[in-house]
Amino acid sequence: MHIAVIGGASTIGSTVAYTLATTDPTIDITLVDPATEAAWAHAVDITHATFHAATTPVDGDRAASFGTVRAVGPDELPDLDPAPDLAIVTAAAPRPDDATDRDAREAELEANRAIVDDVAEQLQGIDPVPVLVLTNPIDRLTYRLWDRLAWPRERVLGYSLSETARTAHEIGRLTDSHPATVYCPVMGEHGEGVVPVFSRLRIDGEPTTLTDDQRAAVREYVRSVPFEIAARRGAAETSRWVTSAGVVRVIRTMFAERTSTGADAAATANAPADPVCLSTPLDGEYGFDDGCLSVPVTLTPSGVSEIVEWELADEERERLAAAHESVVADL
Ligand SMILES: NC(=O)C1=CN([C@@H]2O[C@H](COP(=O)(O)OP(=O)(O)OC[C@H]3O[C@@H](n4cnc5c(N)ncnc54)[C@H](O)[C@@H]3O)[C@@H](O)[C@H]2O)C=CC1
Ligand SMILES: O=C([O-])CC(=O)C(=O)O
Repeated sequence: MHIAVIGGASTIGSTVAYTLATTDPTIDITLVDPATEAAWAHAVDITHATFHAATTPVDGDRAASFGTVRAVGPDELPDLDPAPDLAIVTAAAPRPDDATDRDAREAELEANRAIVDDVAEQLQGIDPVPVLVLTNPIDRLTYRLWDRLAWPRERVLGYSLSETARTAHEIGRLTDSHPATVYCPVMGEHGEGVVPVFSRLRIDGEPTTLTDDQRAAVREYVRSVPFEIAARRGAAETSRWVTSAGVVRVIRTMFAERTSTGADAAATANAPADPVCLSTPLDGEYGFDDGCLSVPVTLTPSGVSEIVEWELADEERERLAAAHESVVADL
C-alpha cells in the first residue's frame, strides 16, 4: 500500500507518517511538500525509526515486504510509481503564534482555501483515490476540495476522529470509567458544532445516560482541550499524537485486508463493527443536501461505501442542523 501525505513536512503530516511507518513498516509513504528540504529530513529520520520499530535483524523475505519513506515536491506527484492508494492532506498556511484560541481553525479558512485549491490541482494529476483531509477547518475545506476536484464524493473525507477520543476521556472522568470502555461516537462539525451522540453511549457495553450538565461538560471539553494543548505547547504543536493515532485507525479500517497489522479497529467488544464518524459531502443524508459534516461511514479501500443514517435524539438532530447551518454559511 502506498500513501501520499500532501503537506508531508508539516507537524501533523510528518507525525502521521512516523506513526504509520512504525505501526506498519510494509506501507510505502511519500511526503509531498514544497518544503523539500524539511520533507527529505523527515523521510530519512522516519526511515531510520523503522529500523527500531521492527525487531531487527529480520530475514530477507520479511525485509522485502518493507516499504519506503521518501520525499518529493508537488510537481512529482503525478509520476509516483506505484501511484498512491490514498492521499492524506495536511498542507496548510503557517499559523500565527497566537493561533491558540477557540476560533483558530476558523481563522485558517481564508489562507487554507487557496492551499486546498492548489492541492486539488496537484491531485488532478493522478487517478481518483480516497483523500483524507486534515487541513482546518476540515468541514469547509473537505467540501472545497471535493468541489474543486470533482471526484466522486465517496473518495473525499475529512478527519475528525480525535473528538471520539476526547469525548471518551471526559466521559471516563465524569463516570469514573476507563476511557477505553467508553463508546460514544461524535458527529457534526470539527469545531464548536461538535455533536457527541450520547443516545448511542455505552460504557463497558452497557447503554448509559449522562445528565444534561455532564453532556454540556463533555461538549465543552471537546471544544476547548485542543486549544489548551496548543496554548501550553505552542501554536506550531497541534494535537499531533491523537491525530496521528486516529488517522492510522481510519487507514486500518479502510484497508482492513491490506495492512500487515489487520483491522481490529472497527470491531471491538464495545463497538461491534460500528462505522466511524468522518466528514464527507452530504447528498440528502440527515436531511442535508450540501456541505460536509462528520457522519457515520463505512469504509473500503475506495473510500466511503455507505453513509449510515442513525436514529438520533431530537436534541442531537437540532445540534447537527445548527452545525450544518454554520458550515454551509462559509461555502
Ligand atoms: N483535523 C484534525 O484533527 C487536525 C488538523 N490539523 C490541521 O492540520 C493542518 C497542518 O497543521 P501543521 O502540521 O501544524 O502545519 P505546518 O505549518 O507544520 O505545515 C504545513 C505544511 O504545508 C505545506 N504546504 C503549504 N502549501 C502547500 C501546498 N500548496 N502543497 C503541499 N504542501 C503545502 C508547508 O510547506 C508545510 O510543510 C492545519 O490546518 C491544522 O489546523 C492539525 C491537527 C489536527
Ligand atoms: O486546531 C488544531 O490545530 C488542532 C485540531 O484541529 C485538533 O486537534 O482537533
